[in-house]
Amino acid sequence: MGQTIAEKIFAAHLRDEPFPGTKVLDLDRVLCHEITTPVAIADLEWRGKDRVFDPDKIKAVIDHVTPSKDSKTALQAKILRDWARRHRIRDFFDVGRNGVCHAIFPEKGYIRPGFTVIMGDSHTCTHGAFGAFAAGVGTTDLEVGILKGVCAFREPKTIRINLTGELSEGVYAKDVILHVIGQLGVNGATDRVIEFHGPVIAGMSMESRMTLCNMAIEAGGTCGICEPDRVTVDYLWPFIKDEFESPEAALAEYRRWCADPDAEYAKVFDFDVSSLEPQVTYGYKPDCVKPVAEMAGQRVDQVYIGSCTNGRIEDLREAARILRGRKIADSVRGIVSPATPQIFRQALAEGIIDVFMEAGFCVTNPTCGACLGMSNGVLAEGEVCAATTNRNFNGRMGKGGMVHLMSPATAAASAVTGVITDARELLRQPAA
Ligand SMILES: CC(C)[C@H](C(=O)O)[C@@H](O)C(=O)O
Ligand code: SF4
Repeated sequence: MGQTIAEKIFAAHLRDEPFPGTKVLDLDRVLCHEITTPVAIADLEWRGKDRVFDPDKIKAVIDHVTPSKDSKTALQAKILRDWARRHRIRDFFDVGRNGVCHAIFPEKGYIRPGFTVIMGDSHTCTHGAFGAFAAGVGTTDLEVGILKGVCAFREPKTIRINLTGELSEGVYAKDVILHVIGQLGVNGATDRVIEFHGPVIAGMSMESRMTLCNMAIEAGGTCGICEPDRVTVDYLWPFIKDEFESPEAALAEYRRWCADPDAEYAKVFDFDVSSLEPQVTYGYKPDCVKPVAEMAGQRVDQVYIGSCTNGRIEDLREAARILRGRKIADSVRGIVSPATPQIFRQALAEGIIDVFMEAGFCVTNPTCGACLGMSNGVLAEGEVCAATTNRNFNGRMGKGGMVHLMSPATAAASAVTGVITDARELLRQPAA
């Protein structure tokens, strides 16, 4: 019988099967940030096990609140910083070089097809865009991962999503994933891996695939996975060129992680995206999704462009396309957080930062900050934010605040008008 991508990765990393269905896998990467790792570090120390399995396979970043905003966040950062130094974790990113974990780790070339990746963060599923099995874990699993380089998983079944048709102008990966979550529901993929297939994926950049996989968890998915292809290889080429003679050779090697044609799936969904409209969430769950037309005209007080979902260069480019030659509404605070220093510099080089500043946006350093309501744009009670992030939970960006999830283009258009707006309307009108 054929295998899914996750089944292949599980088979290749199997260390032990203590109970039927529970598999202990060798890990290729253990990723760390300053919110969840300090708890694991403190517990390992308390148990007299302050060790790491392999400092080269552990990557760490301070990203959620950075630079630190108070004594508590400064201490969390310090615990991670001291630990990374103590254990010679060379790939550690601190103030000035740090960015949002799920953007900076792929950008540095740390993720490869067929890898097993864990992190104490729910959006670890993002890394599945490379054909890896990447899952968010809790403190105990993180501790075991750090110490032993293994993690126990129940072998997940896979949901296959075939995306066909062609995305129309002004419709993006974010709209696709919001629509998919709307259809599956927030528990529709619980304990499942979501494999994304079809010509729509083949035509997507790695950035868009990361946006797609990033939100697999919002449907309950353990991981979202795309098959490695030439786009994957081209993205990784600067990091793998010493390993392979040619991109073709790399592709031939990575193709072994593609799903077999006769693989078995728990469920198969087909979505034709040709008629898909830009999507916007309402309410407090990511599956509360409507076409933008049904949300248009609703007031926004703040617009946030950033996060591990949509803080990458192509996101900033799409937002800048709308903002060029325009100003944001007086009633709106615009905040943009490029997800990594490299993205920030690229945006500077392309004049995108200028466009944002001319329009009236505040540009922050790379950080999660506003996304989870910890810094750089916390909402006051009753305020509404149009955000390119992945969670609209009640109070997510500030107690009593409301978040509407959308694409960077929709967010930029909404910043200009002060109400939720279909970006395609602005694209049709020439800017002043
Ligand atoms: C802080 C961290 C545990 C959390 C997560 O796991 O998702 C954060 O990244 C978030 O998005 O709320
Ligand atoms: S950007 Fe937001 S969703 Fe992503 S890791 Fe940071 S806090 Fe979590």
